[in-house]
Amino acid sequence: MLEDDFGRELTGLRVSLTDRCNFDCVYCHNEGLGDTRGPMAPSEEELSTDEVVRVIEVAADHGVEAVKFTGGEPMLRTDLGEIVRRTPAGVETSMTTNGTFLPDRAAELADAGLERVNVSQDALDPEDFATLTQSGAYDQVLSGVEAALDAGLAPVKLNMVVFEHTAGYVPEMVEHVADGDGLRLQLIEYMPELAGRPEWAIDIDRVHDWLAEQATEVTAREMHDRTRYWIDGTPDDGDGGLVEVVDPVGNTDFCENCHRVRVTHDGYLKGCLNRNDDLRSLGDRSREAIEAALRDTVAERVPYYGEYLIEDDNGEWVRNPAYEGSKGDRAPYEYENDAPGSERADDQPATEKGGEDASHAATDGGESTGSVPDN
Ligand SMILES: Nc1nc2c(ncn2[C@@H]2O[C@H](COP(=O)(O)OP(=O)(O)OP(=O)(O)O)[C@@H](O)[C@H]2O)c(=O)[nH]1
Ligand SMILES: C[S@@+](CC[C@H](N)C(=O)[O-])C[C@H]1O[C@@H](n2cnc3c(N)ncnc32)[C@H](O)[C@@H]1O
Ligand code: SF4
Ligand code: SF4
Repeated sequence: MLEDDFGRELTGLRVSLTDRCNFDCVYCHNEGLGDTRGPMAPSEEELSTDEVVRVIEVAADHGVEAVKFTGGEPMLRTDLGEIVRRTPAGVETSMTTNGTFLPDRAAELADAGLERVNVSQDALDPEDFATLTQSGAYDQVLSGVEAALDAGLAPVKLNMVVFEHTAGYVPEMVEHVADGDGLRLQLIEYMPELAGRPEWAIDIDRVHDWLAEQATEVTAREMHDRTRYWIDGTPDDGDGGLVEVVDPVGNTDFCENCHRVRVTHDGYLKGCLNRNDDLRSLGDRSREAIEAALRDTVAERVPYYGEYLIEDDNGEWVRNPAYEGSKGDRAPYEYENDAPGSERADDQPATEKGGEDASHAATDGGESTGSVPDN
């Protein structure tokens, strides 16, 4: 198993299969890969089916246990089923999707071996949904969630980005998953680091506080030390709803427990979502080149908050001078519609939250419960 200098073993691979997308969400960080493109034909640069499978195989040989397919919209790849089918046995496969193509393809993907899905759903109102995603596909997404549940892609996690525009929907979304019928909710703190618009961020601690009041039990997930709130049930009885808060902004615990490397659609490894100065080429995409790039990426990856960024005397996050000369194998991905003057990891890395570390709500001791797997 590969391990970085901070004792973080590599267990997960996140594969961005494409930078194309049929939505245009107002907040999209596109997993750190610049603006998404429309749902047009694939570009020449996208990794081929064989290349994606080869990267996963090499990662699996080095102890990677789980692969997440993401993007852009991963379901725009027509070879997704084949990629899943060819993923080595023993590697957990999951996907994060906007859900629009699930009605037609959930069963096919489940048959291919996909284990579970996360579906982005930020609002329970078609008009607000349309404003946020710049699409009119609300009903299709709801059908997609149903199709995923019917196909046994469980648990189906609903991903909701919590920011100024959506915070009011949190109670409704929690209620929506509270009956525990196969649905879970991930409340994702809005990340302004790459997407810009720090003024959209809300205080995630208030969400933690509110959830702590609703919860029958609070636990922590090993991955990222994420806090989980069990609503109307417990991890042991399996009933009720599970709400997880994904709160990476300014959170050093999150980064200390980060065990994943990213693969970009155009053939680079990326050690951290927020960094664009560590992109490492997969070279000729042979096994040897992939293995060398993987080793180098892990050797050089560092926690973003607490190491790449450090707090200055005013509690602001600033780039650690040790990384000032960092340069990847390709130019940083760009966000064209970035608000002028907004802050970027590859330029001016401070976030609006400054030194305000996201202190977690009380947990029951910080260990994952043995009764549920870490997913
Ligand atoms: N900064 C940061 N944000 C992350 C990281 N992992 C997930 N996120 C945020 O959470 C969003 C949703 O992640 P998902 O693709 O649903 O996957 P996940 O929640 O990490 O994984 P599972 O719960 O195991 O399915 C990402 O797009 C990011 O905004 C991470 O390692 N670092
Ligand atoms: C980039 S999308 C790619 C997969 C797929 N297109 C989807 O939307 O699920 C992955 C996840 O990132 C989340 N996301 C995008 N931009 C974000 C931001 N600025 N802050 C927090 N989460 C964000 C989305 O809500 C989605 O759940
Ligand atoms: S659906 Fe996903 S990739 Fe597409 S714009 Fe929205 S968040 Fe970004
Ligand atoms: S180091 Fe931190 S910011 Fe970077 S990917 Fe890991 S958890 Fe996210």
